[in-house]
Amino acid sequence: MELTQNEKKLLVALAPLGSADAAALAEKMNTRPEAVVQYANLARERGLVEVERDVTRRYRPTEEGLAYVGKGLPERQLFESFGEAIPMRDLQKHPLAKIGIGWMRRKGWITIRDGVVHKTGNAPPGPDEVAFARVGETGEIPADEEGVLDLVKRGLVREEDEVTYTISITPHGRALLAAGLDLREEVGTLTREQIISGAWESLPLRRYDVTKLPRRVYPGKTHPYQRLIDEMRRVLFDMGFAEMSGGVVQSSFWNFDALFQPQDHPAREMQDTFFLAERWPLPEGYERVREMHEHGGDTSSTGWGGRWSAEKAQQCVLRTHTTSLSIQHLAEHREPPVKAFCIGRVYRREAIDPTHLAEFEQLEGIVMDEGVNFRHLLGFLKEFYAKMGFDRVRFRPGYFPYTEPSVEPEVYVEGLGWVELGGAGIFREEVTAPFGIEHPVLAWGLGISRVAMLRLGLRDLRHLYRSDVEWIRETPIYGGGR
Ligand SMILES: N[C@@H](Cc1ccccc1)C(=O)O
Repeated sequence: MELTQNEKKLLVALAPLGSADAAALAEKMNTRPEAVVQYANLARERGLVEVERDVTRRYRPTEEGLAYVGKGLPERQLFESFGEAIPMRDLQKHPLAKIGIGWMRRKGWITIRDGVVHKTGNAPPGPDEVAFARVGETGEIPADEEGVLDLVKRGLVREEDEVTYTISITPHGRALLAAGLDLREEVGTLTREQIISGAWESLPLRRYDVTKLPRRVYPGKTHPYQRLIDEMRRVLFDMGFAEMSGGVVQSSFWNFDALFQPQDHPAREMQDTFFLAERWPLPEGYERVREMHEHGGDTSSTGWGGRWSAEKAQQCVLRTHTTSLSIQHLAEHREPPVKAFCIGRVYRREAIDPTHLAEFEQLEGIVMDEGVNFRHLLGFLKEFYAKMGFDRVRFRPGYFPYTEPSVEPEVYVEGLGWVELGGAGIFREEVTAPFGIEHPVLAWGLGISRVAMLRLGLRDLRHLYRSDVEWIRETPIYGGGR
């Protein structure tokens, strides 16, 4: 590759000197020493210069150390402040007593008897003092002074490494220079005029290394789970479904009673459902739901029997399934055909572990039309799963109070086997009749956080809800880990 303009300038500056340190060259080239080192390293790779790195270690006094320069270490000053002996009480009045007494004892300069401090001798200076004395001469201590590390430990001096680079031109560099260099400024951006006039043809253009990898940037992007949810919505829109919406707070009436879930059903217990203090009024015509529960209304069903409590039905809950939206949607849309879905969060009082959370998302769907049947239902589910990338689907018999027949779809996942992904069925007459719905309703509710887990290759469901930026950055936009 051709020399950069900066390398050329470096050679020109260096040639008359033969060898120079980066700081001197920087001054000559009117740039920073770090830049010179960078150019020199490029030129070195081409064999044009040699670069020698030298580290000089110096020891300079800290702020505390500076206070003792010329006066001696605290223990020395203290030692000089009295004669053969001094009462401890008096010595303690000295401003350096606190630091000095300890060091005098450690160095064996004194003994203390009956509250009196006695000198043990004339306290010859140790290597630390010898080293410290050098500061007074040159402002620093040479690295080979024996006592210097003791002073570092005491925080009186600190290490400073000075790195110098010596750059020398090689014969190859000189030869190249002698052959002549194009020193015109390189052009990085062409102007319109340069292009029109054709001047660009003779300009020295800056070369770019197109093989170099650029720095990675992480632009904002949609969370992998949200992306999957968006993909599912697109699939359902493509299949001709409309989207239904509704709040996460629902009355027990819509969450349970309208779905013919008996009032003493275990799922309606405190340990399974989050109950709220709020109450909602019952909708007009709710009596038909009551009659259905108590004796089967005017259908051939016998209902659940017993007394149905309106009070219980008014109690609000955090929706335990999105089927609560399906029945409301149907109550408002009795005319066929109806094809609707929603994707929303539901809440259950579960013990939390890697595959169970108290909140998760469901994908709910209904199809109501003249003559739709069980085979259509299985077909819809198979097609949806196929579009989500699951080719092997099977259906196991299931039970839900609101559907008959009921199934539990499962998909086959390599390495995991058959994984249950929700429930489905045809709404019972006990559900549809009170709302005057006259055609069969295919219904399903699928746990999609499970789908996401499989698609994104996660072992822990909780990962979907964590703000793990690293994971979000590394998860590819397409393919989602499959
Ligand atoms: N609501 C059921 C799923 C389901 C929906 C619709 C029909 C049948 C089953 C669940 O939460 O597990």
